[in-house]
This record gives sequence, structure tokens and C-alpha cells, in this order.
Amino acid sequence: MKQKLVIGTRGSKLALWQANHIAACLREHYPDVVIELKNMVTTGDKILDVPLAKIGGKGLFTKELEVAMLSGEIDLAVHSLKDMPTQLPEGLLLAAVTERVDPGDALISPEYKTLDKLPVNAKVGTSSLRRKAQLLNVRPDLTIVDLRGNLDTRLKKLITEKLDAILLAVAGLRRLGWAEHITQVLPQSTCLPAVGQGALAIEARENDAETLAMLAFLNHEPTRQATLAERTFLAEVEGGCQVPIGVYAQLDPGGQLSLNAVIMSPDGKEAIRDTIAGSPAAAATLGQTLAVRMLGNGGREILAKLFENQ
Ligand SMILES: NCc1[nH]cc(CCC(=O)O)c1CC(=O)O
Repeated sequence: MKQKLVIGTRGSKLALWQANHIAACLREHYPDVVIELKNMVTTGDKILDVPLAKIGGKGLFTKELEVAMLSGEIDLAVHSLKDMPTQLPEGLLLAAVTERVDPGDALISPEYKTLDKLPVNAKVGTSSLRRKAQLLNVRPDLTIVDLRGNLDTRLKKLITEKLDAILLAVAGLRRLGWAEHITQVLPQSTCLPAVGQGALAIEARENDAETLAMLAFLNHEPTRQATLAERTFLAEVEGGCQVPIGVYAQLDPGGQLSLNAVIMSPDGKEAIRDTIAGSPAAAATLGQTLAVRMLGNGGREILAKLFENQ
């Protein structure tokens, strides 16, 4: 067993909360091990004024941490699983995926409270094509405004940019203690979450057996299986994190893994929805099968148009 573990993290409030949360779990589990945090800046943190969809690169929030891990400067990195590319760099792996509690998206609208009460042409802030498309699908009248920055910046913009509502992940708001601002958790029939939303990913070196063994207790197998299905789905459609794709997998009480997904055009006018269920042991196959089916049923054309315009 190692005597010291160094956790790499980004410096945003959410990233620090997540890293401190994992540090606390490790300290409780290994009282004699020194757990250190190391703050790092990623490309994603530096480019704050350009819509993410326009930058388009994969792993914007993970790359610098991964370089530090490969060089041995840090032993593990804590990320929102949602921000992780489906393919990790050579030599790194997901040592653990933590239990997912809040996969959904939240509307914050101090004045109107819910999506269906927003007035015609209301201004809604979101930086995600996935949220934008799903909102426009049910409310084509809405004006969607790009909303970048850390969670606290985005909350402030609701006021400073006179928006009628903003959309954020429930998980992030809860972690920062801001859940009281939520006025509606959107139902999955309206807004399917991003791949891996709500789960934390613990990344480590493949050849670092000692650290991997120490991190194993953080893993929640049902969440890992569900998010494996989602990540395989995304890899198959070659989506990256900035495509209008929503997908959510969960173990139902009977022990089956069920997967719901949507592929949309950015204006929300075209939508392909599908669902699949099967054994959790076949999580990757379920994700892949569903992706192939949806690509064949019109998804490929939607995505081709999207990439043409980028
Ligand atoms: N893209 C930024 C990001 N990455 C993870 C979260 C929240 C936590 C999560 O979704 O797991 C957020 C904020 C948001 O999407 O509102």
C-alpha cells in the first residue's frame, strides 16, 4: 500500500468539491495515508468566452491532468465522468466510477419556475447543444443564449444577462449546495442527460497496480455498467461531448439494464429516439447495438449535417 496519494484536480469550485470529496473518502478509508491535492489548469479552463461547441476538441478538461499522471506527478485524477472522452490516452484507465445519484438536468427560473410556464420567446441560457436541441424540440419558440463559464458564473449570468431561465446539471448544483435554486428537474421524456452525467470518474495509470487496488472501493458497479453502456453508445456514434445526443442507462428493479437515447438536430426539429434493454453484463453491446440502430434510422443523416456546418 502506498503511503501517499496525490490527486490532480482543476481549480473550479465544482472540480475542487469533487476532488475534496474523493480525498475525504480516501482519508476515511486509509487513515494512515497522506492524501494531497494538486491544482492544475486545463485548456478548457482557459478558453472561457468561446462556445464549447465551436472549440469542439475532446478532453479539453482532462488533457493536462493526464499528462501529469503519465509523468508520475500525480497518482490519480478526479473528473466529472461527463467531461471525459470515451477513449482514454494509452496507459490510463478508469480506476473507479462512483455511484450516480442525480443524472438529470435542472431548470432555474426564479420567475416562471417550469418550462411550460415560460412565456413565448423567453430567453434561456445553456452552453450545451444537447440541452438546446431538447428544449427547442418541445418549445421551438424559445430564444437560446449561449452560457459559458463555471457554475457560479452561469448562475450570475441569469441575473446580469436578464435571462428568463438557465439549464444546469442537477448533480453540479447539489454538490455546490445550490440545489435550492432549482425550480424544476426536467423529466427524462423532455431532456435526456449527457453520457455519464452525475457520476465521478477516478482516473489512474494502468500499470500502477498499488493505486488501482487502493481505489477499487470507490467503484459502484451498477453505475459503472450503466455508464459503460452510455459511453459505448457515444463512441459508436462518434459524438464527443458537444453533439445533441442524450442517453441514460439504468438498472431496473428486475436487474435488467435499460438504455434510452435521443439524437437530435441542433434546432430540435428532427429527433430519433430509441430504447434497448438486456443483461448488465452485456452493457457495451447494448450501447453499441442501440447506436447502430439509431444511426441506421436517420441518426447518421442528422450527424452528417451537423458536422458539415461546423
Ligand atoms: N460541462 C460542465 C460540467 N461538467 C460536469 C458538470 C456537472 C456535474 C455532472 O454533470 O456530473 C457540469 C456543469 C453542468 O453541466 O451544468
